[in-house]
Amino acid sequence: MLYAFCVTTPVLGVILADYGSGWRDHRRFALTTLRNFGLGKNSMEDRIHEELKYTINTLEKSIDKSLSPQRMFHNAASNIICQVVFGTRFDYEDEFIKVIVQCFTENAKISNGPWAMLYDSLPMIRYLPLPFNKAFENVKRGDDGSSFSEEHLIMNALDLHFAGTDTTSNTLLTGFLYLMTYPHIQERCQQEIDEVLEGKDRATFDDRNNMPYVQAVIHEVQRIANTVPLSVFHCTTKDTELMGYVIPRGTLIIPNLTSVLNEEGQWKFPNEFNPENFLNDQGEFVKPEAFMPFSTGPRMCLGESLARMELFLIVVTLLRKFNFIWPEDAGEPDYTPVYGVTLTPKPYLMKVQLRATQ
Ligand code: HEM
Repeated sequence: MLYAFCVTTPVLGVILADYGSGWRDHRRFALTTLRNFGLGKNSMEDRIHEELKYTINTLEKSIDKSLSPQRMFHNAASNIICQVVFGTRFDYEDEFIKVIVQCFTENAKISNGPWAMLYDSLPMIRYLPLPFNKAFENVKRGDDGSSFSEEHLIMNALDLHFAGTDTTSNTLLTGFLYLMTYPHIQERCQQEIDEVLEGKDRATFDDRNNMPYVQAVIHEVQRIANTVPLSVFHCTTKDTELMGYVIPRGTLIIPNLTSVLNEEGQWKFPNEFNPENFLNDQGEFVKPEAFMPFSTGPRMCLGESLARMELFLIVVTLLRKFNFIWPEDAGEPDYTPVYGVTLTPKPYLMKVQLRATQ
């Protein structure tokens, strides 16, 4: 994946930049910018709630009908990060953003799959008109220059947009797939939400501290969603010894997040969707060490706090207002994900009802 992906993006933003001073500067710049534009402050909650109004509107138009939620969640996640990075949101039908989101959801599949493996392994096929060429067309090229060039700025913005959209929306899609098909879990979340938010007009991120069950469900969704199964590939920067194994400088390292999120011995119920994985005997929320969907170490996800805020506010706000129902004619749910840099649930339909309490 690494090579194929790097060739598509000659000016590397943050995600694929080599470890070193350039990456460090750009990571610091991205984090400072996110903070300056509201990350960790109430204004970020306001942005998420603003966007939720459009999501709620889309759902209200589909009351008692079946709707395909893929585009809705991609647009919501895309708009939240667009508001931070570009200072604007896009209409759900806007052609420009439709093309951008489609390009990088396609690239997330093309650049980590059978065609990418062939591309990496067999250099002589790189010039043939095979499907991986689509990934190159989807990315506009630029020249490399100083660490803070205009091209770098564009790549950083695109990195944040890509990293912040496909991940959050696919996690939400997995979440609602499970909430619909485990209605007793959905109902228990709604009870807790109603109790904690009674008399309040909207949820705040701090409310999570009074919602251990909802917290457990969201974390279990992230564990099961396994949204970035092989994290981002890394490389040793010096000769290293780990548990007696000698790893030479320059060795490709593929972090296997799938394995740690499903490891027998780390989880009470490794092979089922069960919020008990995050609850102790007193029903309190606990986060096992093996929970690392955002990876770990200096390269770990820099959008973690934004992603956690989005997941909490979106799930709580939507469950407070709506019941999500697996349509009677939809057959048995298929939980097998579609493989890529990010895992995506197979497309599905959801039925929406306004809750009696609303
Ligand atoms: C549920 C949502 C998300 C998940 C599961 C997720 C997961 C990950 C993972 C596994 C990595 C690779 C870490 C590594 O290389 O070891 C990563 C990197 C990254 N993520 Fe996220 N992410 C999410 C949301 C976001 C959001 C909302 C943003 C935007 C603000 C974002 C921005 C980034 C960036 C810029 C990197 C590269 C960091 C670096 O190389 O220094 N992510 N993410």
